[in-house]
Amino acid sequence: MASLEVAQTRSISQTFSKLKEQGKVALIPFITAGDPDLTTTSKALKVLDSCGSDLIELGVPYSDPLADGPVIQAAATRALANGTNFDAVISMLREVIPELSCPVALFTYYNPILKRGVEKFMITLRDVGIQGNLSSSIEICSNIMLFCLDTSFCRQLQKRPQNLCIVLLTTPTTPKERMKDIVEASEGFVYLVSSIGVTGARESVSLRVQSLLQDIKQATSKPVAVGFGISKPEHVQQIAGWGADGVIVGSAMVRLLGESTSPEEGLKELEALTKSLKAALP
Ligand SMILES: O=P(O)(O)OC[C@@H](O)[C@@H](O)c1c[nH]c2ccccc12
Repeated sequence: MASLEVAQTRSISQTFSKLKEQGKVALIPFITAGDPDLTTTSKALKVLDSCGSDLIELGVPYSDPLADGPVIQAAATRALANGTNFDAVISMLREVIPELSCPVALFTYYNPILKRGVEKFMITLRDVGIQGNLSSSIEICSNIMLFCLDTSFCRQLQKRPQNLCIVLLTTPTTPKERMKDIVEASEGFVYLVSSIGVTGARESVSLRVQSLLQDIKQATSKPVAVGFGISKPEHVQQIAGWGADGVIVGSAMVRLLGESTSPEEGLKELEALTKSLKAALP
């Protein structure tokens, strides 16, 4: 059943080309699955979708999230403490994906993939209709190409289901040559990490993002989405003005869901933030 409905959902590439035609910039929220619980995650996915999100990045909670700052770490800890695991996330998605109009991309560290077995992991994702897989190793994100190119993971990826794309990340410290390899290999879009360090809302966006975007745009015609530290309408407006094709907002949303007085309150605040970010984008 899932695969039929999935055919109606746009792929990540299709989503970006449609937005480009319309002169729009993608709003890509990130939330952690299972925080405060999976029922709320499922409701949050629908809220994000109905407020105009173009793609939703859903994080699989992991016990040792090295690239994450305190907000997402705490969310993952709460999610694991209430029993959220990969299978439960997948069952929740099986139910909710047919009701969403935007694609969902799964973010996971490498360990949950390894634990399941790469091939089995990919097949599970295909069956549930997840479009992309923003995968991070336990190394810092800019090392992702290394682990993709050098390990059997990459060979296994060639056998992966056709609708599954692997989004790779480049950071301000990625050497230019390596950045070129990353953008060449990245699928769906290129994820530009805006600043050095871990995830977490920041006061302002690093001005370096503008030149980093230019460098990437010179190397590829693929869409580029910027993430890390982005939390306010002013931020997304600024980044859109620099020519990004998408903006990713994580910790600011995760905080609302995990730290509000009740799940209902959290969902309401999530709705308000998503609408304000959407309104700030072209
Ligand atoms: O939380 P921020 O600063 O808004 O950043 C986005 C981010 O949450 C999301 O893309 C993400 C969550 N965990 C990650 C780990 C690595 C790379 C990216 C991520």
